[in-house]
Amino acid sequence: MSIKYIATSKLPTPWGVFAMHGFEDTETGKEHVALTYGELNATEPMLGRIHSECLTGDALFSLRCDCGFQLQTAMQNIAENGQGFILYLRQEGRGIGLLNKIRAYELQDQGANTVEANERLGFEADMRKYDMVEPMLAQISVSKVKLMTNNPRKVKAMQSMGIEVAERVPLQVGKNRYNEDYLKTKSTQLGHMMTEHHFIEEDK
Ligand SMILES: Nc1nc2c(ncn2[C@@H]2O[C@H](COP(=O)(O)OP(=O)(O)OP(=O)(O)O)[C@@H](O)[C@H]2O)c(=O)[nH]1
Ligand SMILES: [Zn+2]
Repeated sequence: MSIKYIATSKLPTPWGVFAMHGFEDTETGKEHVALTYGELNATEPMLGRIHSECLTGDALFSLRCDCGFQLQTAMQNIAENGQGFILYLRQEGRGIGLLNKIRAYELQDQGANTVEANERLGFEADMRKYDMVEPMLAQISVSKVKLMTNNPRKVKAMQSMGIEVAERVPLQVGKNRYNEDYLKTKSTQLGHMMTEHHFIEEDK
């Protein structure tokens, strides 16, 4: 893995003006992004999110998952907090890519759950690797985190690369009638830490 920092620009958003830092994985050609807000430092734990790409949820308003809601809430929380970061990692579909995710959704439309669908296509349930995280965090001066996630495997992955997870901040948003089963499977089969949470307004 070889992560190269490329450039930084401003990214104005509905929640405030973030800085956007671009990275290239020179082995795979994948282009990753870090967003930062406020002044970050490596001595205190910084509020942040490690977010895996979900084109359908993040950009196309899909209600099949909770990704878009989590991304927006994380950005809002960071802006309200006055400082923080998002790593936006290009590992679409838990690492299987967009077209395979659409294949998996096709199987889910026929009754499979999110884990079974991956397995039927010959993939593990979660193929993600996080080795780009440490060099990206080093570039934006972060070494301790308050991580917004429900995923214990993400917390373990951070700890195993020497990043101190001072706190896990739950991020349960966006439940609706289309993703209820998906969220249930995440909690029963992928180990996500979820308590009961409420349906979003438009789906009550
Ligand atoms: N293969 C597959 N990938 C999915 C499906 N639904 C969502 N995804 C992908 O799952 C990933 C979700 O990543 P994150 O938002 O980082 O969430 P997480 O690891 O589940 O944990 P949190 O931090 O708690 O949100 C994204 O890459 C999505 O594209 C699905 O049904 N099948
Ligand atoms: Zn998603």
